[in-house]
Amino acid sequence: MSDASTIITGTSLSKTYESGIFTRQSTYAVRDVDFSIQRGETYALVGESGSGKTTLGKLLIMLIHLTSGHLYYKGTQVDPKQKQELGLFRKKMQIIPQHPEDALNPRWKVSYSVLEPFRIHDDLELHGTKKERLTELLDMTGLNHEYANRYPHQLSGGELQRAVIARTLALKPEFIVCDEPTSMLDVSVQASIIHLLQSIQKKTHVALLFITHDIRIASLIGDRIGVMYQGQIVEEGEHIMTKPLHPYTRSLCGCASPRHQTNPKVVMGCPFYADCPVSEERCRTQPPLVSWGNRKIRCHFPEKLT
Ligand SMILES: Nc1ncnc2c1ncn2[C@@H]1O[C@H](COP(=O)(O)OP(=O)(O)OP(=O)(O)O)[C@@H](O)[C@H]1O
Repeated sequence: MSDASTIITGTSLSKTYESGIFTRQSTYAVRDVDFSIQRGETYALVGESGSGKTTLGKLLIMLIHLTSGHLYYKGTQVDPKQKQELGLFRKKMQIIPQHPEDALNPRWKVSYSVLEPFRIHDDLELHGTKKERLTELLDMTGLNHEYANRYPHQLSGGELQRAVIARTLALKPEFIVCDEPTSMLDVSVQASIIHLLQSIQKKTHVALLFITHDIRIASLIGDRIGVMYQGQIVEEGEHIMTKPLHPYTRSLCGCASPRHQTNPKVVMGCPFYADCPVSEERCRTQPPLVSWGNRKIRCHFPEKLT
């Protein structure tokens, strides 16, 4: 199922949300996604708002429950009913959220927040004192030591995101979901946070899932890029943005005319059936994600797209 360097593998991952008081409605946030990530790899996940990126990220670290599918950590299936195993799994998985200001308790000093994981997981063996670990984490994230005594409102957006990253690193994670960690920051600060994550990855070999709307950032930092649309990965591979094949990836890259909007709840077959230049009757059924050249693509007729 996976080689020794694979950290996380997900097969046929799906998440459905139920809503409505009088009539129940199901929204497929994530549909039948296969995913894997290696130690030290950056996987950039790109897609428009509502395509299911955050939901997939949360499923991969078991922050929310799967509706169906299976999740494996280093080749062993993660069973959410096994509380002890789940606890161990969660120590190794972290998330950096989009809004750093919501991630830290406004009443706590930065030092107290950064060291919070050691209070939650009090069984952890800490090498050195908490003060030493705090200093190490502040150094790793380029935060001035004096900021440890400040409250979140006394930090800038970029400094706040560094403090959040410091807390994320406290338990030495093996996989971090970075959920648009730069989208709320000034353009000038965005690059420094991306460089910080890259330098941390170089030192620690942590695997990163980098969620973004921005295809330029995805192309810049992703060892692999996955394009998500209506809960599914429609194209995946290295350097796919230089020669996008799937009609949706092509529209994201601006090399195809905009498509019609479709309702995710009523899509039965390929969501691009109406707009795709190569569609046929078979496209009214759900296409599989197939390996094609240097990538995977969700299409019945990938040969026609090249
Ligand atoms: N808790 C929830 N209850 C009901 N529906 C939800 C819930 N969370 C997400 N959804 C729905 O699931 C779909 C995917 O949402 P998700 O947040 O994963 O998308 P996204 O690609 O991360 O969007 P964005 O880029 O705007 O953050 C959307 O249609 C959303 O409305």
